[in-house]
Amino acid sequence: MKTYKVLTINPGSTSTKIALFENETCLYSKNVAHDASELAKYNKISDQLPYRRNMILDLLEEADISLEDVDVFVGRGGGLLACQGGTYLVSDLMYEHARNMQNGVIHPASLGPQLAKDFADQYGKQAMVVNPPDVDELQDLARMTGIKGVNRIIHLHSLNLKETAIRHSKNVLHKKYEETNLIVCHIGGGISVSAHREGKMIDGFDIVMGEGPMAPTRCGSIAVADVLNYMKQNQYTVDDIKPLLTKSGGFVSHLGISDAKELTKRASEGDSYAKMVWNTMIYQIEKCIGSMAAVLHGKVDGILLGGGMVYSEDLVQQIRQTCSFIAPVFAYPGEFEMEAMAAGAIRVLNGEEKLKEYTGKLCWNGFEWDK
Ligand SMILES: Nc1ncnc2c1ncn2[C@@H]1O[C@H](COP(=O)(O)OP(=O)(O)O)[C@@H](O)[C@H]1O
Ligand SMILES: CCCC(=O)OP(=O)(O)O
Repeated sequence: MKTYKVLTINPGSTSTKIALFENETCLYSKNVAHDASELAKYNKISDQLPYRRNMILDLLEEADISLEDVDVFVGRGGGLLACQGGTYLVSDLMYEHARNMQNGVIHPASLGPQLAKDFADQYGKQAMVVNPPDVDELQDLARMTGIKGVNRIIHLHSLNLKETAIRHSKNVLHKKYEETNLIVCHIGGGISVSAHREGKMIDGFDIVMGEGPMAPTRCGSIAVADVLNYMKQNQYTVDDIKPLLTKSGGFVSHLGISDAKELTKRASEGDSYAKMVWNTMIYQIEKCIGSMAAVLHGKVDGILLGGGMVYSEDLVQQIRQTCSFIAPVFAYPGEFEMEAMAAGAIRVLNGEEKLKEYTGKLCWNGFEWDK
């Protein structure tokens, strides 16, 4: 089989991760944490592009890696209009949508397609994006809300959720992803809880719209009336409170920190507030898992937990105790995002999967009665 070299690029809110793969084998990886004051210098996310690009180039030079040898550049997606799952070519249109954050979500993941395409163009290669957070495979029943014309379009940690589900289906259930029903969670800075039915994410809790459990940086679901009262009491505008959805909610709102390791340390040292915040977040994750079990009509082959907080034995043990009545709980601490990006590109290069074209049109565009 032909071998391919794939450079994967994952820009996060506080870090940039890069990894070089030869087919499935990781030859090099680096995770650089950014100083908050460095990133704060940039007004807009896209203004960070030259800084992140130069940092990547410096790292690769240090490691004696030449970009000329790379066959394909893959970036974590973001900023895109809702699309189906799969591996996409970074076209000029996708580049523009990522740069403008066309879906209105302000998150550095949108730098992924831009960095990948800039490098690819320079070296005459292709740039790709695999299962961006904008993948939306909701079933129709999961779309409607109680306000006419307000329908759900979802954002999830699709890259890690799908790769975890694909691996678990293959290695543990000895089946294809398309033959299994799974509840898959990513429990990191943001938290995804999602229902996968036969290879499609048919429902879940949005990670950037204030749904689902509270997370280190996110407020999660709150009664609408409570939010309206909170705004009225404090004379806040929509723009004042929006950061609670993705930046300053959850642990940050309660304790001013986003690091779960620090929070659990405080809890273990007797800080009862920190302990309550931790246990409440876990309780809310469990409630969400329960509702995804109902979405799957109780036919669940497994509950899979991924993300950084899954390194916590206490979190896994609590969820296992509460949710094992639904299905066995499996822990996959950390994430497979870099591996997932490489694997997605390799599947296309090997001809196992078709490279998709980003249409720039929503893959779901409302109910007929809303038009
Ligand atoms: N042993 C642990 N116990 C509790 N939290 C942990 C542990 N190890 C890592 N974490 C937490 O995981 C979070 C980061 O998760 P990660 O999935 O890397 O985040 P992101 O979604 O931002 O990529 C941090 O809050 C970190 O403190
Ligand atoms: C575009 C949203 C992606 C996201 O929320 O990722 P993190 O939880 O890693 O910040």
